[in-house]
Amino acid sequence: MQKRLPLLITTGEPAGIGMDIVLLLAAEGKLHDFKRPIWVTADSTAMQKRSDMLVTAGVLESCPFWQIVDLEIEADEFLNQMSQQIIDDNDDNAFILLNTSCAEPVVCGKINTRNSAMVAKQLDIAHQLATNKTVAAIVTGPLQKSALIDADIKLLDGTMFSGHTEFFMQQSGCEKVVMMLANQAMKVALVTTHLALKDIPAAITADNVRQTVQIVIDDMREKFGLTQPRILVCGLNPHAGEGGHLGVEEIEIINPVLREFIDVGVDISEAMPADTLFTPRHLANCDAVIAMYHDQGLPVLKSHGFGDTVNLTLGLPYIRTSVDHGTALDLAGRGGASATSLYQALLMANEMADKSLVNGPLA
Ligand SMILES: NC(=O)c1ccc[n+]([C@@H]2O[C@H](COP(=O)([O-])OP(=O)(O)OC[C@H]3O[C@@H](n4cnc5c(N)ncnc54)[C@H](O)[C@@H]3O)[C@@H](O)[C@H]2O)c1
Ligand SMILES: N[C@H](C(=O)O)[C@H](O)COP(=O)(O)O
Repeated sequence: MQKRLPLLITTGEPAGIGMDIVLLLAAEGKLHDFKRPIWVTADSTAMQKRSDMLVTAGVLESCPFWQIVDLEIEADEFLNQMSQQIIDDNDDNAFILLNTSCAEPVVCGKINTRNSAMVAKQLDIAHQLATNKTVAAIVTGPLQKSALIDADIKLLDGTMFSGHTEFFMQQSGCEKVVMMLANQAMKVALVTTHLALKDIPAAITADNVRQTVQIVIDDMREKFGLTQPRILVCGLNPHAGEGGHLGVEEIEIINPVLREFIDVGVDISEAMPADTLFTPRHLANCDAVIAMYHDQGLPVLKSHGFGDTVNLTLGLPYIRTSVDHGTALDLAGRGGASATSLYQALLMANEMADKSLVNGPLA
């Protein structure tokens, strides 16, 4: 018997499918495939209502079971109790719901910005529990970025809320983290994340490219056990700049940085044309692709496995994985939402947490 820290799932936007996919896995008994306690942040009333709706819709045969903990009232007692508890592999099949109350009743598919503070609170709780090692990893469900922005919820530095990646980066005091999405076909990391297309060229700086490459190398070693990862890098411009005729970022910024790594023996390419980089011949011989921006890399990756892909944040001081999809407001409470990406995200978080067992008994 061993102490195994919980995996924490944040359900995110309550009007979306975050709660549905947790309930689907719970009903199938899959939340306990990981032999760890599963903690879930959600509004308990909304969770009960969603479960009832899915039963009525014939999606679930019966309501799964969960135990509610109200963190505002019971936090100290609960956390103290949990830290003492030895979790048996045969622990019962329920999950623990950390109640994060919504300001107003949740309506499936209808964003209510008065409930956005509750979404942000889930992330705060997750960050705190991961930082003080009360949970082994954070697995995030989808949130609606526009809802938090419309509710005037900002990142720590006062800028617009742009995603989990940026939120956890700033809360952890990291200067830079890297968004990577991974499935059976490929792993794609991004130099820039949630930026308007017009702002991307200015963000392709030598420092940004260098930090991205270094974080990818470090985390491919630490998190995926690849001691000499093979990395291919996309250029920014069509045909990687066509020798400078279609843009000079490759010549002036990207390639000089990549050559620094090549010169010290890292298995990394210079900037390659993105259109032909993502072909089977190249992908067969690489462990990760670095793309310059969101829609350069992610559409290719998602076309090879939307629903089975995991989004993870490299460079954080704790493990954070996520689903590959958004809030799917059209499916909330009705059925049709797939929980496969959440399952894959839990699996990856669990494997990473298991690997960190070598660093100490509490993982
Ligand atoms: N991890 C996250 O928090 C995350 C990830 C991506 C997008 N988003 C946010 O989600 C919101 C909506 O984004 P969008 O409409 O571009 O993408 P979306 O993923 O919500 O929906 C795109 C399409 O895929 C379908 N779909 C999504 N998830 C599904 C699932 N699990 N099973 C079956 N079908 C599914 C939807 O019904 C829709 O037709 C945006 O605010 C976006 O920023 C959040
Ligand atoms: N780019 C992400 C994706 O396509 O899955 C998504 O926007 C979520 O990003 P965060 O994990 O930063 O919220």
